[in-house]
Amino acid sequence: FVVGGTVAPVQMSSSPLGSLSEAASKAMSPTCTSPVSPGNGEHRYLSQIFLLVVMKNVKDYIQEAKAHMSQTYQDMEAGLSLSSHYVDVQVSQREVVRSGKNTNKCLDKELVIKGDTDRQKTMLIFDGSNGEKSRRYILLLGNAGMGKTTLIKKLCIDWSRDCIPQFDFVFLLDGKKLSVTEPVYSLQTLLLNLSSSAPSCVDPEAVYAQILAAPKRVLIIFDGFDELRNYETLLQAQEKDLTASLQKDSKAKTFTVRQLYSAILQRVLLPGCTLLLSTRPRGTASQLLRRTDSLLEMCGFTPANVETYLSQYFSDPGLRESALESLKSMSYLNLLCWNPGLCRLVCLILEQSRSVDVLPRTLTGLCHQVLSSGGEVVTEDFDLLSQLSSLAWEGVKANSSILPTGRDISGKVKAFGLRTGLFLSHQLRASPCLSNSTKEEGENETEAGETEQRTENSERTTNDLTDHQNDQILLWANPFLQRKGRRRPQREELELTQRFAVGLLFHNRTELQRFHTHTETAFRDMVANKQGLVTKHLEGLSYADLTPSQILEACHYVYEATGRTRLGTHLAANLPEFLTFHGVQLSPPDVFTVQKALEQGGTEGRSFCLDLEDSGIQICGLQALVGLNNINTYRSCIADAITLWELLEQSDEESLLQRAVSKFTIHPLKAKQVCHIEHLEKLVNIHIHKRLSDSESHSILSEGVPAVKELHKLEFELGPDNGPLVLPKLWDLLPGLHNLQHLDLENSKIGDEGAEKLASALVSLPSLEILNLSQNCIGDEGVKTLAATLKDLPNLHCLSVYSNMISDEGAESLAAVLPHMASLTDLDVKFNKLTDVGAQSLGASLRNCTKVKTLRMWNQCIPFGVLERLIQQDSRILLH
Ligand SMILES: Nc1ncnc2c1ncn2[C@@H]1O[C@H](COP(=O)(O)OP(=O)(O)OP(=O)(O)O)[C@@H](O)[C@H]1O
Repeated sequence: FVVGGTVAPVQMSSSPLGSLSEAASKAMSPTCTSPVSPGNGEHRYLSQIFLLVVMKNVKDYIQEAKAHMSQTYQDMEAGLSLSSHYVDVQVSQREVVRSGKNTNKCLDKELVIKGDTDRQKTMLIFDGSNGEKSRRYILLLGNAGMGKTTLIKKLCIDWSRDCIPQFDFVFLLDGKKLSVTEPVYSLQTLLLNLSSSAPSCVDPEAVYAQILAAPKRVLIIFDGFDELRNYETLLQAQEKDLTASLQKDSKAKTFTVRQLYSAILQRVLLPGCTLLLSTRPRGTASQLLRRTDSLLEMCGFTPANVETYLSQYFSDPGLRESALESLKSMSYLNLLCWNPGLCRLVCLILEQSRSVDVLPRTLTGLCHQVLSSGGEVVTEDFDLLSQLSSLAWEGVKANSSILPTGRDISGKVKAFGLRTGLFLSHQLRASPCLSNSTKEEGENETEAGETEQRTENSERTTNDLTDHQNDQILLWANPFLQRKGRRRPQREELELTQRFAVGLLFHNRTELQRFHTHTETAFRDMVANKQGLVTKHLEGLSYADLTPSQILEACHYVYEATGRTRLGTHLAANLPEFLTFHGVQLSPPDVFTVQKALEQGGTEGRSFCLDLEDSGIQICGLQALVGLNNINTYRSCIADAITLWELLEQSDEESLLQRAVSKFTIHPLKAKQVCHIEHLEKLVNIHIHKRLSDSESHSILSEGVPAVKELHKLEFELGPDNGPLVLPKLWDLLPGLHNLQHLDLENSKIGDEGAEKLASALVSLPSLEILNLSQNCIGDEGVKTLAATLKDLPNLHCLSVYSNMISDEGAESLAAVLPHMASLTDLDVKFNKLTDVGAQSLGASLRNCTKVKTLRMWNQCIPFGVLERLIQQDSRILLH
């Protein structure tokens, strides 16, 4: 570093380090200080050199870490490299329902399902800002195979190529390390020795000091968070003493991996770092939600993504063409490709199938073909598969994910399991610092320092295997077969298993028989018997009592049992006429199976009313269902309906547009999110202007939008925090809802200003019958303006201004207007601020209102004696 007495600059890395001088000074703590104690000038000079050495060590480490990462994560999986096969996928922002107390333990119940139109707004994983509000706790959601791990690998590769410059360090922490229970770790050793992405480090002190000095420039990733054993306990607060000692000295090697993980997740350690957790959405993780400030979800492949994937997968142009052709002719397979993991399987099949006729039509068929074509289809493989199935079933029954070590499992079975990726192998590699590590009681799974090998498609032979047998543990690779302590298998897994079970039972029997050792007759009888049981079960279901997700499952079962017309006919005949999928996320393949069931219903003369709100259905799926002849009405996210109309208009599909507009319904409407009002505003504008945005007025819309005309009830349920954000929009759109009969604005913080705006909108709502303005901070001014318009509402029979701030002045104005409200039957002014004066005015006015049936008034300011007298005079006055 010293050239001719001057300090030569150290080559800067492409990404600027954070506060390096601070890091260096920490690294120069007494333990690290040079033993020489030279004079002042010399000391400064040496310090500078030392600083540069430290800087260089840190930078070298970062470069090594990047090189290591780009090496480790270059493949998505064996044979498919990120650089050549990765498809840029979208993630969408999700939101959490935060209405009142959230007691839901279940993640998916707290998550809002966005419409397709809103999902299309592009999201960046890291927002790039370093401000306080930047996203620091990110949860990445996605079901199995949706590409979470792949995206994380891509992020790592991007980082290694300096494309994510906001982070100097990226660490991947792995659930398997939790099995090390010895308290021998510090945050430093955890990050620098145990993280799966860490290379060996020459100067750990300096690197760690740098991490501590600029935690904002550190990204920590937990992939497959829900796979962590007992992950819920990781989120529970730790004991105070422990927290204090972790904060006091994070370098002390006295902590367990669990304690450190927990401290990182709870922001006790490295509170400024960015955390990225990937998980499947159906876990019980409300505690996670409370901490996260960004919820992202994998969107899966769009049709364009699928084409890109295929183009990359099939490098030969001829093969590519025919694969794309075949896929286009197989609707269900094509839709399954929405899931990248399944898209990969579909490509495997397309690669091997010579004709469209042999392509599978169901999920069971797809998986069956993938399994049986994991090489040449040889009878021996079926034998091995059959042995594996028995082992798996034993494991499920014994609640164990490890293959029994005592049992004599043949080398061939093991090799087959590894080759097909059904097994994971854990090699026990003794590592010096961990050689004494103990295992959790009853745990016999993994050990620190072990290397997990997913040897799918590997060249491993039976002989290799025997060589390693003694230091290997074999586990089931599939999460469903992995032991999860006392946790029950998640719904997604159960549903899939049941779907496969039905699919297999009705699968081509001769193909299945190859898995069995039974004689043909015995096998035929067994299958017939089980088919009978399933048929009986499905036919015995009372569809009216099923939840939307159960109905969807039934559609899948029937689709998997393809060709069984009896089941299909029964389902179509029994589906409820008002078919709701409200709150159930509908993937493209889900929509397809529902479409099939509805079409079948159509052939039997049945028609349906569909509720697709809060289902996240994609626009093309919406089009497919709305396009059916036997749909009477449909509900969906308003913005998605509009997007569909716009698409249909652009593609000149007049008759479909006509149907899509006329069958759309929004009554009754509960606005719970800001976007609901934004969407409604858009719809009302179309209604008023009789045209879709940016287009000429359209004959189909010459009478406006039927859904708006038929909206009779609107409940504004955004609460006092979000409500005021969109009240101005509401005031603007209300006059467009001419036929509104019931308007509920309870607890929306309307105030006097809002009441004035509402008053001018009310003039346009002559049909209004019920108006609920309870709990809205409306005072005398507000009620006075309202009163002036109330008499112009000829049909209003029920008015509630319960729990506002109306005092005597306001009560007087109400009293004055009361006799002019021709239809009013019920008025509620309870919990306001009127005194005996206001109460008496209202009571007096009531005598002139023969139609009124109840006047509810009570509050602490009205003397009870006065109220009692009023009640004696008029029994229509009630206290509650
Ligand atoms: N963006 C992508 N581009 C190309 N292929 C992808 C992409 N995402 C996923 N895949 C393919 O899908 C497979 C499954 O994806 P991945 O393992 O990332 O899913 P996951 O969401 O992590 O699933 P799990 O919850 O089961 O861990 C990958 O091995 C890869 O072949």
